[in-house]
Amino acid sequence: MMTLATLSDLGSALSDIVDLQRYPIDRLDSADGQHMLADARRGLDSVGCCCLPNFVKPEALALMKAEIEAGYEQIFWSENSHNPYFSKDQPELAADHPRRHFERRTSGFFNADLIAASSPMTTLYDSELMRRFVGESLRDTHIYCWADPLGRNPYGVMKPGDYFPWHFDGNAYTVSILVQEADAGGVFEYAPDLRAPDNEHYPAVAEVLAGSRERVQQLALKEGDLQIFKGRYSMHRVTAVSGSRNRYIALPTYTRDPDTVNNVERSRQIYGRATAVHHERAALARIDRLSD
Ligand SMILES: O=C(O)CCC(=O)C(=O)O
Ligand SMILES: [Fe+2]
Repeated sequence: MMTLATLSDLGSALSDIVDLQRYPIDRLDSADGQHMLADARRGLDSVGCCCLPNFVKPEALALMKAEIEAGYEQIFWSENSHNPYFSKDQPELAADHPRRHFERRTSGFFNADLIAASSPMTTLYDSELMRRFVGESLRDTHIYCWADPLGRNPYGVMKPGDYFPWHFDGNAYTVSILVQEADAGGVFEYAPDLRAPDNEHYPAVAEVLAGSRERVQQLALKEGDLQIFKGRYSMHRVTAVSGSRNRYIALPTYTRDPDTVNNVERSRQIYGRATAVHHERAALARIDRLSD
């Protein structure tokens, strides 16, 4: 049985973490690699996300779970209410404007700056093969690992009863890997491409917030499954967790520019604090025209 300590001795190669037989991200140009990419692209094109079952090996999942549980006391728990943009209320807007739609989030984050160098999460996120695979799947090959020191590759943690409301992410693309499944609930729901880099599409956002299911997709992830989704453009949420088990998810993130980070307000709300980097880069121009 590998432990966090022995993992660093062994050196955690990507092949210890990813099922490279089934998912040849190290051979993207091969026939199998092209086939895998075509599947991923089909999912992203048709329903705005792709799911790769059993992408991460059980031993690596066990190490991720051990890492979360060993650092459990350091998780930042939020019980705040937020709107889909993690921005402050704007009383001058109509009461039914999406920016005035606040829901209570009860969930925790094991922030990226706590992830061990020996963690499979680090190996996966540092992997150039992984970045290339994600970019090729999205047909956006100029993507970067996120510069945000807290949000780049955190674990999300939800206890029974916790709920993560509708929101857009501060980064363009997120990969999620379910590390521990809830007994029930904890289902990922998303509305693909609800907004665009140059348009907030508030009326469509308002419809989903008002309960319309027309554009909403559900994804029932199993432990070890990997999904790729466009979190900055597809509004998403996680339904309430029930039963007795926590839900753990690994969240490696990617962006379309190498420098921007979460704004200070969002970083405080999600990760509990803003660092010097968040303050230094607050005025940095974003490459999209979105408000958050
Ligand atoms: O837990 C999930 O599946 C998604 C989490 C999420 O949307 C986020 O951390 O921004
Ligand atoms: Fe998100």
